[in-house]
Amino acid sequence: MEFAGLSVSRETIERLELFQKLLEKWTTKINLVSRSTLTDARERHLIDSAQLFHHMPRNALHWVDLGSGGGFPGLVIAILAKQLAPDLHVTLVESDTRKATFLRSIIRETEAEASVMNARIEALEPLDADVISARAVANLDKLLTWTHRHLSPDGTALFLKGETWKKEISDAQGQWSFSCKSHKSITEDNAVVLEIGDLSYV
Ligand SMILES: C[S@@+](CC[C@H](N)C(=O)[O-])C[C@H]1O[C@@H](n2cnc3c(N)ncnc32)[C@H](O)[C@@H]1O
Repeated sequence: MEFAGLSVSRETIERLELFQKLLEKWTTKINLVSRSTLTDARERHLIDSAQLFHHMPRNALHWVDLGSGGGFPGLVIAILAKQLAPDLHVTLVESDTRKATFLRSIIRETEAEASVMNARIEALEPLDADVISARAVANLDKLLTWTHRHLSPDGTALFLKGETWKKEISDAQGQWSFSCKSHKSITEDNAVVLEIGDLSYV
């Protein structure tokens, strides 16, 4: 079966559908995603997140998702990895306790290889991640500050960014040196996946 251009099993699709169903149920109580996006949650949240999987370095073992909220993109990656990259562990960092409880519940239900750190990103000891991801959490400059602390020296950061992405890059370049590729989003016009490496202070 196909999902976001990936070849996946029926079991993986069923896990993703279970996640979507529970997201819809819990969003009536917690603000996990904007309610107006629920009718199109598969495309707007699940496929939007899954596209990052195409840019994961092959030898990655530890993926850290900053500000996971309802699990995007990190928990989608963990569900896909259960089948497609079984050695990968995903750490979801989320400061909101109710959202962290939701994330733990989905991990239990889907048996994804993931764990939740219910903490502020700024408060964490370095995580030595092979991959860091984030969507809709902070501007690029702030994401790079966090990435510098938590990404291994040869790691890759994958950020989903909307139409301000070019300005965010030029703003960040005053302070940071980094390699950057932009991949056009498969779900949204004017949005990109930024693939960032070789990060250091200018
Ligand atoms: C707008 S939501 C986006 C959630 C998810 N990434 C998505 O795309 O649907 C931002 C999330 O980041 C979390 N967050 C923001 N700043 C944080 C910080 N400094 N440490 C940990 N979590 C943070 C918030 O609690 C919130 O759940």
